[in-house]
Amino acid sequence: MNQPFTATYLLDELNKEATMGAPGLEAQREVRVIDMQNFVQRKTEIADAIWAAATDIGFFQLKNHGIPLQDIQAAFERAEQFFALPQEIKARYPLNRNAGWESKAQIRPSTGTPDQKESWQLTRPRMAGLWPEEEILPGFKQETLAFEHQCWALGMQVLSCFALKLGFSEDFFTTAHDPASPGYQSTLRMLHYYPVPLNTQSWRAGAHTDFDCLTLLFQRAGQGGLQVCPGKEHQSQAWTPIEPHDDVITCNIGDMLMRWSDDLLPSNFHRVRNPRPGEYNGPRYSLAFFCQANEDVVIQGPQGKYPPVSAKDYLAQRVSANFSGKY
Ligand SMILES: O=C(O)CCC(=O)C(=O)O
Ligand SMILES: [Fe+2]
Repeated sequence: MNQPFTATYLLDELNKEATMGAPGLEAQREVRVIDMQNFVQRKTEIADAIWAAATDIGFFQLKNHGIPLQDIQAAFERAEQFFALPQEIKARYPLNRNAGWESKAQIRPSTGTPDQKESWQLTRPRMAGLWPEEEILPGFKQETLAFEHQCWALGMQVLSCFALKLGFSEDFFTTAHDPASPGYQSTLRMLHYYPVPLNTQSWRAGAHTDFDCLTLLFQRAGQGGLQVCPGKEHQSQAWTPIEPHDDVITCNIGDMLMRWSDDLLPSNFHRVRNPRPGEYNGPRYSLAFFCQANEDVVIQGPQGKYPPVSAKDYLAQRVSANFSGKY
C-alpha cells in the first residue's frame, strides 16, 4: 500500500484524490454535533449551525435527528444477515450502476488497492433481480425501503439548510433528489469490512471524497477506524479520528455539493483505517446514505466555477474511476 499511484483523470477531484493515499498525520479537530430537535421551528438556527460547521470544520454530526435508534439497529441487523449469506447467494445480486453486491471490487484512486470490504447498495430504480428473495430474508426488501426513505427525508432536511444559506429555493435539493423520478439515483449502502489480521498493510477503505451532495454515515459503537480530513485542509494530510456513537449520524459534504456551491462547501476526505494492535479487529459494519441528484439534473453553481455536468454523467465518471472502468 501507499505506493505513489499515478493516473490522470478528467475531473479535478479525482486528480486531487490520487494524491491522498499516504498515512499522513493525526490531528484532533472539533467535531460539532448539531441538535435537530424541533427542526421546523428551529430551522434558521440549525441552518446557521450546519453552515458554520460545514465551512469551518468541514464535517459534523446530527443528534435528535428523528430516525429512531431501534430502526437504525434493525438496519444494522439486516446488513449483518445479508452479509452472512453464502457467497454464492450474494453473487446472484452483482453490482451494476450503484445497485447490488460487490466484494473487494472498489479500488480507490488514492491507494490503487481494493478496499477490504463487501457492500450491497440500494438504488431504487435499478433493483430488478438484486433483492434477496422473501424466502431467503423475509421482510428485508420492505424494511430496507422504509429505512432508505427515512434517510432520504433527513438528508433533504439537511440539504434544505444548505439551500437556504446558498440562496436557492428551500426545496431546490428535494426536487433534485425526487424519488418519484425514474432518474432517481440516491443510494443506501450497507458495508461490511472484513476482520483484519493485525499488522496487515491495507486500508479498509482508502482515502476519498464522496461523489454525492451529502452523505449520512451510521456507525456502531466499538467499530471505529473512520478518519476525516476537511477538504479545505487536504494538503495538511492531517486526519481526525471520528469515534463511533450509536446516537449520532456523521455527515460529509460530497463533490456534487462542492460543485453546486462553487467551492463554498468543500467536500471532505475520509477513509477507514485498519485496527491497531490491542484494538477490536473483528468485522466492522456501517451504513451510508448518499444523496445523489437525479440523473437529468444539471450540476452547476451560480458563479459557474465548474462546467455544467448532468448528475448522470458525473456519477458515471466517478463510479467507473473506482470500479475498474465499469459503470
Ligand atoms: O464505513 C465508513 O465508516 C465509511 C464509508 C464510506 O466512506 C463510503 O462508503 O463512502
Ligand atoms: Fe465515503
